[in-house]
Amino acid sequence: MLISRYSAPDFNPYGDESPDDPDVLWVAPVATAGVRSVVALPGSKSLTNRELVLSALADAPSRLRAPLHSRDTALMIEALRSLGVSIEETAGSSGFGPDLVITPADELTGSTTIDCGLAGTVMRFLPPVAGLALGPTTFDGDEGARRRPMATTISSLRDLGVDINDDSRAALPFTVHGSGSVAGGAITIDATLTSQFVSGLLLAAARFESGLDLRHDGERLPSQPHIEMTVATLARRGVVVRQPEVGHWIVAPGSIAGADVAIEPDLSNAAPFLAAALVTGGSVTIPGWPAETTQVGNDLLDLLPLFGATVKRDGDTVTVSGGDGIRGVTLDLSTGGELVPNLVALAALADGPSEFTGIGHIRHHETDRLAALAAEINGLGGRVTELEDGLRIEPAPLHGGVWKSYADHRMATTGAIIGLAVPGVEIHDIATTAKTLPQFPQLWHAMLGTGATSAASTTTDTTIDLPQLGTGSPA
Ligand SMILES: O=C(O)C1=C[C@@H](OP(=O)(O)O)[C@@H](O)[C@H](O)C1
Ligand SMILES: C=C(OP(=O)(O)O)C(=O)O
Repeated sequence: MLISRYSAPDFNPYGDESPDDPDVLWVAPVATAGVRSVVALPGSKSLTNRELVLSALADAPSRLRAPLHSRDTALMIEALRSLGVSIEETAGSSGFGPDLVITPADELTGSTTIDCGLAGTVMRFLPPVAGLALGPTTFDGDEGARRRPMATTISSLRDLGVDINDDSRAALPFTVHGSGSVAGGAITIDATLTSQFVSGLLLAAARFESGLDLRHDGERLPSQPHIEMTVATLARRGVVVRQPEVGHWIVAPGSIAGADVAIEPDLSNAAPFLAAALVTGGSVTIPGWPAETTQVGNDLLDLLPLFGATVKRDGDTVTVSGGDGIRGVTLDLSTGGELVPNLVALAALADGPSEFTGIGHIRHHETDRLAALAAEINGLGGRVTELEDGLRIEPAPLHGGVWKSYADHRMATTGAIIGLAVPGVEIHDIATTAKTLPQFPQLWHAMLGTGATSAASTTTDTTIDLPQLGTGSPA
């Protein structure tokens, strides 16, 4: 088992204590008044990792401006370097780390092992790239990664002519025996479990000898905005993806252009901060919100008003304000599975029942998110019922307690949202937020005007001055 832990430079949310110590808990700060804050966010994980892959497969160098630097992107960079791609850091202006200059390899070389960590984008986007490399590439990752669905990635690449040895596991670890080229052609897959099966193939498809004619035949196609993001990033580099009908994509063989790309802020990572505006009856402003985007986080601007928020756009800033309490909401969230955990926090603090459906696939994210959300909220006194493809959340008074993160960055931030209104929520492994937002604890404290080391004192003897949330008082 490979272990790699990304640590954010110069910041330890635990003060002097080690974030690797499983017994160390992060005391979620309680909001004592409505937040009023401007929160600038680092780049999008999904855009950064797509642009890294496309830059590696391009026919000329690329520059990524304001990319995300987090565990998932560090793993992607490391993996591409080990396949022979040159990735150099150069001065950046985003305030969140260097820009990147990527020079593709003349020939991708295998004979390496790739650590996927727990990153879906690494484990589903890179096996097709390894098929184009010369030599064997072994893929492995965290313990949790070995449970994530990989069967379709493996079988689809076999159907496209790639030799893969998975010892019949249909999961990590496995070895792609790259021959330097992939035949490509027409295949049908079932992408019900994750849209990343589709995105991974599309990103490399132009480099296949016959291109790709890909059909999805399955019960559902989740996270379609992420597939649209894949198509849009390809288009920027001159690769046309024809879509004759829903669930059918055709890519002709050809080259992928180098590009100079500015990465948008991660709008899904805006969710906990915007949720804080609702929970505390305050307002949070995010600068740099793109006018047009394929990021599903943009849907927050339509979703949060359903919970009672007011949303204002002014140029490239978005301000979300909370009002008197939070409303329960019934939603099909199949397009935005990665938003679910943070929205469930709002539902748990709402004054009426909520039901979220269309999200059976999030049982296969970093953890079984439906089970984890139900277990942790119910552990604080909540009333959450698991449905086959979703969750029902009924109002209940919550109390403090330990909140497990399950190595899932969005579980950790969900606990922090609840902790704003519920004293005594102690989050296990807050450092897991480094998967996509290493600065989370720092930004959270800055938003609240609290210090990292004073977190504990904010949870005791504090007067809670919040709108009526239906959370009741601590037990
Ligand atoms: O392609 C991507 O960048 C992603 C696709 C989605 O995966 P699923 O289709 O598995 O939901 C999303 O939830 C994940 O956070 C990122
Ligand atoms: C599901 C997620 O990640 P991954 O890219 O690892 O699938 C997520 O970030 O919510």
